[in-house]
Amino acid sequence: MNIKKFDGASEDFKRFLAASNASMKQYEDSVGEIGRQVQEKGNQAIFAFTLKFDGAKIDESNFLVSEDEIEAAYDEVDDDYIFALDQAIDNIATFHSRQLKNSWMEPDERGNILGQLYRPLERVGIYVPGGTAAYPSSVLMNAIPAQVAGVSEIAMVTPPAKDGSINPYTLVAAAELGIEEIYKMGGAQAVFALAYGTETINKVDLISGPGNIYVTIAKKMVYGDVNIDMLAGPSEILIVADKKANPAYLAADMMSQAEHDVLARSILVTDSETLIERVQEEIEKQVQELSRQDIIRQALENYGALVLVPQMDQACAVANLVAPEHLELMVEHPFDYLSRIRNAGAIFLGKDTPEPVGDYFAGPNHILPTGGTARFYSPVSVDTFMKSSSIIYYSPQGIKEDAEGIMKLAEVEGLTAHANSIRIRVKGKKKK
Ligand SMILES: NC(=O)c1ccc[n+]([C@@H]2O[C@H](COP(=O)([O-])OP(=O)(O)OC[C@H]3O[C@@H](n4cnc5c(N)ncnc54)[C@H](O)[C@@H]3O)[C@@H](O)[C@H]2O)c1
Ligand SMILES: N[C@H](CO)Cc1c[nH]c[nH+]1
Ligand SMILES: [Zn+2]
Repeated sequence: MNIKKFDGASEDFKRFLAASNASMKQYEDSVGEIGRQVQEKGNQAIFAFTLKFDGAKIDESNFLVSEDEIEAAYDEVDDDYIFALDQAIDNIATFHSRQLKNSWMEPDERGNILGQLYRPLERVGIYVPGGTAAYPSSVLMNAIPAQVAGVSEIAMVTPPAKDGSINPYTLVAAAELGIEEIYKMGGAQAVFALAYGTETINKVDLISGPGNIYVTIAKKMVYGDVNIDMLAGPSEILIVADKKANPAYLAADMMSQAEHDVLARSILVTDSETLIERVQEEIEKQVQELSRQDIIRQALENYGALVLVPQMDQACAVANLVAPEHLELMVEHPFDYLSRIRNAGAIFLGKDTPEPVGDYFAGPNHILPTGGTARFYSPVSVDTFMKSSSIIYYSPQGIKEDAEGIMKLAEVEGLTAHANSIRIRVKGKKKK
């Protein structure tokens, strides 16, 4: 397998990064056209795209998942799955419960009261991917923070299989969390349907959830008409490894993310040339046993990189430049590196913390920013599903004391009506 090699400080490496981010733009025209069709033709456009891209015949009669389908899904899954799922739900709920913000109000000595009122969003849409793999874990990562926030309506969307069914593990995950409104649609068309509504679907206030490049571009396009969590596109991993790291582990972890998508990005950064060689050998050995080896090979050849730096210090600079979705610190003293990391969606520390522990079980959210957007975006959290209003109460004493300052600022802006709204309240009243 031909994985590109770079010197971490080279212009070549920067060009490679820029090109792989830019290559995602080529999908914008086709996604824009899907958006226009869904807004114009509603359900009919969704059904047509579902037939075209998923090969499934969906119409009004089978669009919404029925109770019978949920019951049938329970018959198909094994008890061990439900046991593992419930453990994951517990861990994820515990972690996210710590994020809940409380409304607050505080009076000052003049009797003014300031505060913030936190409220859950009313209706949200959650995207659960399902194109080339099933993602019951993404049901949990979307729905649990929404439920902790107190969202009252959750509409879930996920692509159907060719026979019009939804993966039973995904359905059981949704049922375990009490999600009842599930539409059989995926891709960009599902995002536009949630954003603008159709004959059947009420539009939502926010769309959260990961997806492939079509889903991610569609989320970017609807942003502003509806809120989105952030851009959680094709998966990425960057591993910072020192010469003591185990090459078999590194190869396995790189491929764990490469298997998500032909557009997935796996990068190794190290100061050891020998380690790079051994990781390459391990990849060649392990890939042959993996069921999604075709996807892995394409992803590693087009978007994978093996990056050599002169010293481990520079490895952190490379990580900050890439701003990966997942960063693994496979080094002897991982906590020593933490203060030098500025840009990463989730950071996995030490040899016994491979990325998949975060995908399924540890508790933190696996819906994370990609494409370098970890420079300014954060993981999905309870905050994603909440908004706040500022609370301002002025007492008679407060308005009297602050009137002059407020009027001065209004006057320098030339906004005399603003100044007047203050003056009219304090006219003739003397400061105490
Ligand atoms: N960043 C994160 O937090 C995160 C988490 C989990 C998964 N992911 C990513 O989610 C993605 C899952 O991808 P997937 O494809 O398996 O499922 P998906 O549900 O994201 O996409 C499937 C849909 O893509 C649409 N599609 C496919 N080909 C198309 C085409 N040529 N034109 C227009 N639309 C088309 C179809 O409508 C299909 O239903 C992967 O990229 C994975 O890396 C990211
Ligand atoms: N690694 C993905 C985020 O990029 C999340 C996931 C779900 N299932 C397996 N992995
Ligand atoms: Zn994963």
